Amino acid sequence: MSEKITIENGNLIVPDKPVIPFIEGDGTGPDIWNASVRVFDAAVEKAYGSSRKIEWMEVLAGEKSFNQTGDWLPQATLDAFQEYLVGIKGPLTTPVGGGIRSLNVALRQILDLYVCLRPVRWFEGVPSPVKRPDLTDMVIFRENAEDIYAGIEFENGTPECIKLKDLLKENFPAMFKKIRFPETAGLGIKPVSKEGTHRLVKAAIQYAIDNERDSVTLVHKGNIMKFTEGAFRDWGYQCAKEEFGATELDGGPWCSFKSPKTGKEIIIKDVIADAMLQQILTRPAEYDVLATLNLNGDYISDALAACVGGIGIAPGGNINYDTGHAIFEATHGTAPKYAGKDQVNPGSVILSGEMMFRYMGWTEAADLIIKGVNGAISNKTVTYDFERLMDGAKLLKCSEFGDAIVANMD
Ligand SMILES: NC(=O)C1=CN([C@@H]2O[C@H](COP(=O)(O)OP(=O)(O)OC[C@H]3O[C@@H](n4cnc5c(N)ncnc54)[C@H](OP(=O)(O)O)[C@@H]3O)[C@@H](O)[C@H]2O)C=CC1
Ligand SMILES: O=C(O)CCC(=O)C(=O)O
Ligand SMILES: [Mg+2]
Repeated sequence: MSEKITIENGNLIVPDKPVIPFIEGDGTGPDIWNASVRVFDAAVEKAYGSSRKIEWMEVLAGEKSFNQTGDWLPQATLDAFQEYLVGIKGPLTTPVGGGIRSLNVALRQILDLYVCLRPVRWFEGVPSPVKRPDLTDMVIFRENAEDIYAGIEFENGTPECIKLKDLLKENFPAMFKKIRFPETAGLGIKPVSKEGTHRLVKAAIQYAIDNERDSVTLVHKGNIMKFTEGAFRDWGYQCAKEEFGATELDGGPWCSFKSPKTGKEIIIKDVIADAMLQQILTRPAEYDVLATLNLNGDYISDALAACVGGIGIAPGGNINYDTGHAIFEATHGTAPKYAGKDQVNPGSVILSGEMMFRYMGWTEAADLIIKGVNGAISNKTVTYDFERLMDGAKLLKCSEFGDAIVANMD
């Protein structure tokens, strides 16, 4: 009988036949989902025989939903993710400029999935633009509910924007003068809170303890945006001290504490975001867990993914560690020019499923996915994105790459 995943005292209770809601996604979403679900079912079957099985439940969002229901993100979809706790999704399109706001961001905000967890590591044999991709092994904890990314914006010329400008002009004249072209400026608001920072940084440090990592780096642009990004840095260090007993190194602000798990020192440090984007190329071995604000984390995750072979194998999960709610999804988008061509790499969604299984405690199924991905890549049977950069590789379709992963699980 299929059942719900629940949470008790902070621990997930996962039945043998859990219902898992999924969104197929726009653009290349259907191609990728078809390849991925076969891999997920095969991994569960190979790991547990008939004793465990996922009961997949499709829920609608994006273009498919709009065409069928007239609603981009129906309440029934939100209710399903609320009720069943753990889900997975393909990418959803967001138009640039006007049009609907991001459905991906809406899901994260409505379910308060405050961590966007994006591990970035190299799989042996994957072609990369850098000389030593093996040195990159980082885990991004991107704040997922705040920042300019939340989309609190005022379009120039609207009554709301005029009202906000009037309010600034009246109450904060010095601030208002800093708007270079006030007649035509649109405005955006960048909220960054102590609570939002604290829960994100706490989750990142806890991850470093649990997974025996050496450091957590707070990434920010706090020299310029002092009370948002700078505060993120300060609150991050404060969290390390208050929650984990970290003490300052050489007068600070870097600090460290001994892992309660291993007794080894874990260092908390910080880097300014632009410098970080060059450090990931020049000194990747010095970085481990990264805690970032929302927009910085968005940029860094695509850039880091490129270092280890591209966005085709860049997984992720949006998680609330307090309620247990989680929706796993790739780092990449809908790649519309490849839609319906059965061509793109399904690896990011497949590895997002691997993260989901590990989150559920189904580690044997997760391990089989890693084994299958490693096998398919080392046999040089890969999709176009890897094949174009690999000598002697065999070009596979999206669906065939899924099959190759399954074949390499044995
Ligand atoms: N979480 C989500 O649902 C996300 C949604 N989006 C949305 O997706 C839409 C398209 O965004 P866009 O900026 O084009 O970014 P995309 O990530 O969709 O695509 C950019 C490029 O990345 C490469 N790529 C993407 N997916 C894959 C894959 N599975 N396998 C191999 N290569 C891949 C392709 O490169 P190449 O051309 O070199 O082959 C592609 O042209 C936008 O509406 C955006 O808002 C974007 C990011 C996340
Ligand atoms: O929501 C979108 O369309 C883009 C989101 C995105 O790029 C991301 O979360 O990495
Ligand atoms: Mg992105």
